[in-house]
Amino acid sequence: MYSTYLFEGTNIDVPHRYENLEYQGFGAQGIVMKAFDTQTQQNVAIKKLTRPFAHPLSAKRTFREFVILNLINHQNVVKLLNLYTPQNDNINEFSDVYLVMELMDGNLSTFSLQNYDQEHLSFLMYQMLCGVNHLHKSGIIHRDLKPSNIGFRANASIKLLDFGLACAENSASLTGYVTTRHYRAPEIILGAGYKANADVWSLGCIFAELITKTILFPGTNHVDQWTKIISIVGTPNSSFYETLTDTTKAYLNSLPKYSAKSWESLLPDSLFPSWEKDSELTAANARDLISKMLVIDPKQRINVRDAINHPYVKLWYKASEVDGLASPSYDITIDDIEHDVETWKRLIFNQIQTWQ
Ligand SMILES: CN(c1nccc(-c2cnc3ccccn23)n1)C1CCCCC1
Repeated sequence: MYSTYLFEGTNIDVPHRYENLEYQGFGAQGIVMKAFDTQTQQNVAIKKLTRPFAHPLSAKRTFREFVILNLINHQNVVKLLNLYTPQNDNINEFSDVYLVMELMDGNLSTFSLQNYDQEHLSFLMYQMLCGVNHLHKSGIIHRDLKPSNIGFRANASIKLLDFGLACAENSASLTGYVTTRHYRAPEIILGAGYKANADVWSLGCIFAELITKTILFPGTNHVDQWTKIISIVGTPNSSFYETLTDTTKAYLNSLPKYSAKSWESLLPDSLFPSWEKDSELTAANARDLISKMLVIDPKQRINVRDAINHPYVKLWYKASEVDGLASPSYDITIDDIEHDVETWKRLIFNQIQTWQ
């Protein structure tokens, strides 16, 4: 029934239909292999989840990823092709979960955008905005977008690879894998309320990084992350503080006050590939879009749908990609449900049975 391979000290069990396994990468959630699916005659990515229900939080994240992958159908979100466990006969032995997904050529953290041109950069941003827009239309807020969970193909197509559920807990403590917080919105770092445009902040950080090839806010911890943010975009005005607790407010007010740096100084024309003289894809338009995305106060920050209308990306607009039918709405209560591990395990096991 299953062939077993050993990669990076991990046993990978795959049904005989998948052949020629090759190691692809390792992420917070697990190890990813490339394989050839002899039934569909196509290459696929097989992701073995690391300890999928070791903690209630990782179990919730595993279940949430299945629910979302089953719901979402958009060309800028990776598709789930199959779901299996080698322990399919007995839930008491159930321990490993494998997701079979569309294969990408890599992700934005492995892909250095050497000799890309303005069209390529603008098209990448348009597709990221389309993928996130589709999640938002289905009631999903990612909260943890970063270069490593944005897949790309050599033909310049982009697909979101996973669905976040960022919360303070899922740092090194749970999975032994430090999840980077360099791309997290200020309201999430400060534990304040957040809305869908928390994801816009992350995309703005990724956008700047594609241009400068360095991390815009490389904070070493939450405090340093906030300090790096305000040293570049400037200390926010008082209206942002209204949403914070008194202790957070008092702490933030104790910090030195910074004025915003100019985006022209941070992202000079020299960093951008050249552009046609009458094109909209100018460094000035790119900077203008970034300046609307990297706004600390979410009430002042642009949302995804309006970002897609910005001159820097709107030239790619296709109604079917942006304003098409949303997937059935994600049941947001899943984000707030607390189950014990056994319950999550049963829910996940049942989800897998629907694929058999
Ligand atoms: C979260 N991750 C993930 N989720 C779903 C699908 C894929 C995927 C699809 N094709 C490829 C090709 C190379 C590497 C990853 N993939 N990757 C990755 C985990 C490893 C590190 C990069 C992200």
